[in-house]
Amino acid sequence: MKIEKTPLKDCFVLTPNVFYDERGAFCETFNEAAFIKNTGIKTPFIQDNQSTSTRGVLRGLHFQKGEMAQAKLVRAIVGEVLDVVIDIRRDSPTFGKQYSILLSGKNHKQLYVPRGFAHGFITLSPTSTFGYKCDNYYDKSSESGIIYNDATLQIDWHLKEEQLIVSEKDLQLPSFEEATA
Ligand SMILES: Cc1cn([C@H]2C[C@H](O)[C@@H](COP(=O)(O)OP(=O)(O)O[C@H]3O[C@@H](C)C(=O)[C@@H](O)[C@H]3O)O2)c(=O)[nH]c1=O
Repeated sequence: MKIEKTPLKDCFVLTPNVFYDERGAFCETFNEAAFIKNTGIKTPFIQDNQSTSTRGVLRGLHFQKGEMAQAKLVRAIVGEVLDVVIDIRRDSPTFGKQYSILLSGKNHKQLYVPRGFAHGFITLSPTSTFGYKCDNYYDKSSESGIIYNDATLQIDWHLKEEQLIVSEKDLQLPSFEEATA
């Protein structure tokens, strides 16, 4: 497993070794010892999630507030997504900075998203199956987020505005400025 830094503090890209043979392929999708060795971070994952989406579906940008903040290890199991994270930790040297990466069933890449980040993704392939581990439980009352088309962040979602499918809930999310005030 290759574990590389991103420009954002505490955020890493994981690329597993994939073993191909006549039956198909195998890879380890998480190895705690390797993760700790390369990052110095010990994250006890306690919830595992999966969502399916069609092309243009944009989920995010989401985070949970306060004690219910979540670190996430995210990947596309099937299809291709553009994954986007923003560091919203006011005391971080990379506060307000964003990072995007293509995650796909083919490249097997994963992104480690620390607590204190907003996270979202858009499906670029006809369908996607997205999986992610979390180090804290889902808590509806702690849910928060940032609007996907925030004027300050100017995120390039790779598709045209009219191709995007965004939930009613996500359309109500506040701006980056409001969310981080
Ligand atoms: C996230 C989540 C949702 N749900 C329920 C609530 C709701 O009825 C239904 C769909 O929820 P949402 O619309 O919030 O799902 P979704 O928009 O896919 O939310 C996810 O988006 C990405 C970007 C993230 O980073 C995740 O942490 C999570 O916030 O699933 C759970 O039961 N447990 C969970 O952990």
